[in-house]
Parts: sequence; structure tokens; C-alpha cells
Amino acid sequence: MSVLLTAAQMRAAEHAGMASGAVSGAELMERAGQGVVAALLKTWPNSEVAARRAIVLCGPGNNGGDGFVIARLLHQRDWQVELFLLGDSSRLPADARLNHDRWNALGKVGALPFDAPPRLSGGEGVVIDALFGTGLTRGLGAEVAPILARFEAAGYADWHRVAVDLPSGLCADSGRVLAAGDSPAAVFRADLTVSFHSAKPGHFLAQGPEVCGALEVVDIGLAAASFAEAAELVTDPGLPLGKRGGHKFDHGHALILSGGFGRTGAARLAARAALRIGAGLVTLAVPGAAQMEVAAQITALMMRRVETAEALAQLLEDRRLNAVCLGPGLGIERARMLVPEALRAGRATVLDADALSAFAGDPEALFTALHADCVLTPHGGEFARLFPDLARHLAGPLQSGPGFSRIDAARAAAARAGCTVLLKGPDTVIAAPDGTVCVHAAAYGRAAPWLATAGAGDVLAGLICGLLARGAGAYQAARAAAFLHVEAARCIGPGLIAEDLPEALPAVLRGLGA
Ligand SMILES: NC(=O)C1=CN([C@@H]2O[C@H](COP(=O)(O)OP(=O)(O)OC[C@H]3O[C@@H](n4cnc5c(N)ncnc54)[C@H](O)[C@@H]3O)[C@@H](O)[C@H]2O)[C@@H](O)CC1
Ligand SMILES: Nc1ncnc2c1ncn2[C@@H]1O[C@H](COP(=O)(O)OP(=O)(O)O)[C@@H](O)[C@H]1O
Ligand SMILES: [K+]
Repeated sequence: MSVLLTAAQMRAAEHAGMASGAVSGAELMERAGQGVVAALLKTWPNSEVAARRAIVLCGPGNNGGDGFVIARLLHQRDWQVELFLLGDSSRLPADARLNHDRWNALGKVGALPFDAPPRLSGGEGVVIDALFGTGLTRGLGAEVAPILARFEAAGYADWHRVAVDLPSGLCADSGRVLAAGDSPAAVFRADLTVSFHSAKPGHFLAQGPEVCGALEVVDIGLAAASFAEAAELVTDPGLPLGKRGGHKFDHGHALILSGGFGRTGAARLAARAALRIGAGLVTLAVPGAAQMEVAAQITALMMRRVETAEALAQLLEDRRLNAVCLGPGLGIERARMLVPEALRAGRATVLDADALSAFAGDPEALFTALHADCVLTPHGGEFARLFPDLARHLAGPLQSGPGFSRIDAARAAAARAGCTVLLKGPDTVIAAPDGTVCVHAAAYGRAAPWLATAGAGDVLAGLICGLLARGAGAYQAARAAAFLHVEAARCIGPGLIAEDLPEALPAVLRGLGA
């Protein structure tokens, strides 16, 4: 299982490694520098035969220390290296100071800000950002931002940009770019980011993927420390998805509540996803006025008329209906009427879209009615309606690090709601009320920008409901659905529309060996 370590957890892992006597700080720094050099040569093998020029920008802490190691290792490979240090070398921490001195025996240490900035000319080269890593506590201000701005203004042309651990300016915990007072937030925009031991949440959340470029995580020989509170990075469904025999009723019966005439498409998409992910049966609960519309569109799906809360209560007397989904296309009025009844019935329940927005005026009324087998699937706007204080924390400039993250927000929301919360986006975060949390990032090799299309969220709600019907727990169902949703999108690729997503599931499941 991959975990994402915050700046504080990473420091604790480093201290544990050093305290055990297994490794020294200087050894870790050496391996970090080796890892960056190896990753950059792997990414641009031709740079060995091109200009072999590097400009290394070192900061006042251990991130700068890594920069000195990188400069030395490239120099040993006959690269022409220009190195610049921000701050006073006598104030560097011990390991960084050691590597400063080792470099200084080989080459010069220029000062930052530049007297005369180096020119990015003469063919291919590499700018290495070793200014700040996990120790960044405030935004890049008047001293540092202009250094990056000069390179940006000059244009990098054939030069590659490598960030050591994190692009400077990016908060390791939140993936937000730190602001410096009223100045615009500044950040190094990397082509490649090389991090150590474990990725950080900031590599995957918010602006992280956009400013990191590609991401490599290199082993520096630290033992895998276990942090109960660390977020997991989702890289698999985490559930067995195959069917091992049995009757259709052994695989659950999902009930998807539909909206009225002309608004049934969203629920039909959700229902089809629930069926495709393996729910034994799926029924659409439809108001009378929409029955003809739905009947004309469905085959394997079933339909029941549900006009009122009483009708829903009656339907749910059938205990075989074991999972319910409300929200997609439901309409605010119908949601206000039906959600409390569905929650009273105590089934595993997904609430999405209108089922969330219906409680914008009184989120507490919803929280009181929710139970542990529920999953809320808000996008950013719906999240802000239910958890306005948490959304405010996430919005606006981040003045100090480590910053409040989408992980913090989802975790606080799940604790408050008393159920699983899946906060949607390219950086989806899923949290359980006990604090268990994971990040499913559609980023780097798993980017799926085609998912930003109408109806994609309805399919996700249906997938979760289908998995709940099959007996998965709320958190596990949400986690697996987020993974499968992006797998399906990647299977289709450009041109994707929401209708394609359920149809891609057989290929996805086959690929997973289900
Ligand atoms: N934790 C570990 O296990 C390892 C850490 N290593 C490196 O060490 C880094 C962390 O080192 P540090 O904790 O020294 O932190 P950093 O080197 O990231 O930065 C800390 C320094 O920057 C200053 N600072 C912070 N924000 C600033 C701003 N906006 N403007 C000006 N100065 C600012 C701080 O006062 C402090 O002097 C990692 O990112 C990584 O590159 C590696 O050497 C390998 C091992
Ligand atoms: N750029 C993106 N990359 C990956 N996934 C995305 C992206 N944009 C949106 N998504 C995903 O697509 C779905 C959109 O859901 P939602 O906003 O509810 O839309 P709708 O209500 O139209 O279905 C969510 O699961 C979200 O995580
Ligand atoms: K950096």
C-alpha cells in the first residue's frame, strides 16, 4: 500500500531512521542527490550528450543540501555546473553545510538573488530547484519570487526544470501554492519532480500535479514507517470484484431514485453503472409522470413507481433492496421528501447531487439522520453547501504552511457527518468517520481529464451503490468506485461521454482479472 507522508510524518520517518542508527542524515542526503541525478538522466538520457549544463538553485535548509550533492555528482560526470545559494552558508544545517563545503572544493557558490543571472542558452540544460522542500512555511516573497520570475520571463527554451522533493512554493501537505502577503503566489514550475522515500499529499492534491510535471519517488533507504493517520494513495480497487457463483439475489439489489419527467437520465446512468459493477438486480424508483420515459429506455433494469415518502417506505419493506442511491437528477423538492425516509430505512445509502444540495439551508438536519453505512459524494460546490466553514478554509490564499488540505477537509467532514465522504475532483479524497482517508488522484500516468463531462458523477454514485449492494462497506465501496471510474475513463479516452463509462466496465474488470 502506498502512503502519502506529510512534512511532519516525513521528518518523523527520517528521525526514526537516524535514531535507530540505520542511517545518518548525511547518507540520506547523499542518496537523495543520487536519486535526483539518476531520475534526471533517465528522463532525459540525451542530456548526457548535449550541453551538460546545470544551474542549481540552493535554499537555506536541507533541500539546499540536496542541491549541493546534485551539483557535485553532475560535476563528476563532467557537467558544467553553476550553483547559487540563497542565504548565508555559515547558517546552513550541518548536513547541508558538509555538502556545501564538499561542493565548494570543486566549484563556486554564487549568491541569490543574482547579481547577474545565468543565461539559459547554448542548447539543452537543466535548472535544478533545491530552494525549499518540506520545510517551506511561507510563500516565496520579494526575495525569492523574482529569481523564478526572471527564468520564466527569459523562457526555458531547451532547458528542463527539475524540482528537488517539491517545487519551491508548493505546500507539501496541501498541494496549494503558498501566498506571500498580497503578492501573487509564486512557485517553481517543474518538468520533473523527484521526491524521496514516499510521495507527499501535495504531489497529488490541488495544484500539485500541475506544477510538479512528472513525479518520481526514489528510495533513500529509510524503513517503511507506519503512520496510522497517513493518507493512502489509491492504486488498486482494494476489493475482490469477481463473482463466485451464487444467485442474483446473492449479489444484492440496488434501488436508484429517479427524478421526474425529462430528468431521468442521471438516475438511469447511475442504475446502469450499478448493474454493470455487478449488483444482482437494480430497480429505478420513478414518479408516475416519468414512467413512460424510463420504460422506453430500459431493459435489464427494473422500474417501480415511487411518488411519495410513504411509497418509498413501503417499497423498502422488501429487505432484499439492500442499497439505495438518491441524488442524480432527483430534484430538490423530491430529495427533501425522500432522503429522510431512505435514511430511516437504514440501508447502505449513497447521497449525491440534489440529495446533498437539498440540505444546504440545514446541514445539521442531514447529519443527524445519516448513519455509518452512508456515503456522501459532493463535488466542490456541494461540499461548500454542507460544510461552508471547511470550504472557506480551502479557498483563498494560503498564508502559512503546512496548509489545510482537501484531506483535512474530507476528514473533518466525515467526522461531522458520521459517514464516509467522497470529495470529488481530479484529486478525489475519501474519508471515513474514524479518520481513515485515501486520495485517488487522476494525475500523472492516470490523468483522466475527459471525466470532466456531464453525468460522470452520476455514474460514480451508481458504481458506489452497486458495490454497496454487493456487500462492500461504505468506505471500501467509495474507494473502489473512484478507482474503477477513472479506469473506465482511461479505457475510453478522448471523446468520452458519461454513457460510455458503464460500457467500459467489462473491459476494466477483465483487465483486473475479476
Ligand atoms: N526528511 C528526510 O528524510 C530528508 C530530507 N531531505 C531534504 O530536506 C528537505 C527538508 O529540509 P528542511 O527541513 O531543512 O527544509 P527546507 O530546506 O525545505 O527549508 C527550510 C528553510 O527554509 C526557510 N524558509 C521556509 N520558507 C521560506 C520562505 N518562504 N522564504 C525564505 N526562507 C524560507 C526556513 O526558515 C528554513 O531555513 C526535504 O525537502 C529534502 O529535500 C533529504 O536530504 C533527504 C532526507
Ligand atoms: N479533470 C478531471 N480529471 C479527473 N476526474 C475528473 C475531472 N473533473 C471531474 N472529474 C470527475 O468526474 C466526476 C464529475 O462529477 P460531478 O461534478 O458530480 O458531475 P455531474 O454532476 O455532471 O455528473 C467526479 O467523479 C470527478 O471526480
Ligand atoms: K525544491
